[in-house]
Amino acid sequence: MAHPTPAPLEIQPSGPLTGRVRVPGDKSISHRSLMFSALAVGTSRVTGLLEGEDVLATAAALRAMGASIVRGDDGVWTIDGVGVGGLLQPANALDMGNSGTSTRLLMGLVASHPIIATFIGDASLSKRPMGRVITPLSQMGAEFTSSPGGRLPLMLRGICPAIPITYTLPVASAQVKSAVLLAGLNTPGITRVIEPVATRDHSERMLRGFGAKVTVEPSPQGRIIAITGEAELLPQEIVVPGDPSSAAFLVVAATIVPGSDIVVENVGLNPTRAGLFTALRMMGASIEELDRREVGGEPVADLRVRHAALTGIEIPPDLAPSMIDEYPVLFVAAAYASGRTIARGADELRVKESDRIAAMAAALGVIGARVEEVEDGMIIDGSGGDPLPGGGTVATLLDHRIAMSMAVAALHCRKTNAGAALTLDDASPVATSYPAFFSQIRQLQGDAR
Ligand SMILES: O=C(O)C1=C[C@@H](OP(=O)(O)O)[C@@H](O)[C@H](O)C1
Ligand SMILES: C=C(OP(=O)(O)O)C(=O)O
Repeated sequence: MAHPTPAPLEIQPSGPLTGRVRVPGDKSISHRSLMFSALAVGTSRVTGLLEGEDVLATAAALRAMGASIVRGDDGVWTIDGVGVGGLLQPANALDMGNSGTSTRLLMGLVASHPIIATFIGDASLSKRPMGRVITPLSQMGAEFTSSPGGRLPLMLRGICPAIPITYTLPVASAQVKSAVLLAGLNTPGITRVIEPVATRDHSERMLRGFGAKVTVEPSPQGRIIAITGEAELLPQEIVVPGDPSSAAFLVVAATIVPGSDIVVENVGLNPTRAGLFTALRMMGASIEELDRREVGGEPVADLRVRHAALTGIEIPPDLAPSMIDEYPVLFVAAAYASGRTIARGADELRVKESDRIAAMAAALGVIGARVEEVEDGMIIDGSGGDPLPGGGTVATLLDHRIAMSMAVAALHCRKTNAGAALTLDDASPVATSYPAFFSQIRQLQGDAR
């Protein structure tokens, strides 16, 4: 799971991108498919699961707690669940690798089971704040021994029965919301989360699909999400839609590289996830939705994206939760726009796999973009569509989205004497969420090596 040996990679400037690719399964939905199936009574099947390292960490942890999870030769995953309340004490520490979603959601599940689990992770995950889930789960009765500052490694002693709570989210976080709702699954009574700012709603949608009683009501304080505990989950056949967060890299790549015209198939367009496409269209991007349909209860379309000249804008801060993982690649788009882009209200970027504001400011600086880092975002003066100078080595900091964003930025850099537009100091983090990324880019370059 860890990447002890960095894998440096040179990226070359690119000619036009053309053709069609099918984006792999959504990471958030893949994690949840495995978790909810593992808690159902009976056999569920999942098609289109993202087979990235983060999701595989979730699968391994659920197996360690008693679920049977098997991948068929046809790529369909079969999960035999233990039933809500049926998770077993894992024999060893649960290795969460690089994955915040695995860690925080599984902490929620363990919190209301009478078991003890230790969570460990890589150097990036071990720096990320877990206090945001420790606080509500402690109110429900779980006990924690964590490393200083609420960090991993961390030991969690779950409790059964846990105490139902009403919890108002202090940060806009789908992971914290989901952790509390998942703890509520095995808690008598009704557990409520009040969400002042709407975040991705896959947990609510999917738990309902599995037969849990989940209600969502608007209120002056925000959305009130209530789950009735001691639920029985029914096994499902799940088709995972494509990941808009992965599609984002291809969409920006085709937008900035002159002459490009691509179709990205199977892109999930849940409104709580699609903020990047709204922002790019405001900047002048050409993104056409073809064959809008439903897959696995989520809106999906194929996106035709053609090269377009972008203009800098002020990114509406209220789009932030619906594009939180897409800011790094939005910064790349802005670096090639005409004029100034102001992206603020995105402080959460500082506690992702890396500090994504600092990491992208440094990386874009290396290739000659004009950027100013501010506390809650970035101000970027774009190149007006001209290639950026390129050159140099970019630090990816165990962060897949920094690696892929800078690989995209490289595609429209000037050809340097040395040949490469830039060097990623370590491309291996890409395997956490999008193992097919580089081969799909090559495919769009017309070179399916
Ligand atoms: O719930 C989820 O699946 C996720 C929620 C977001 O994290 P936060 O809840 O920390 O914002 C996002 O950044 C992450 O990639 C996936
Ligand atoms: C923040 C991310 O994931 P996680 O929190 O699961 O590590 C991400 O994929 O960009």
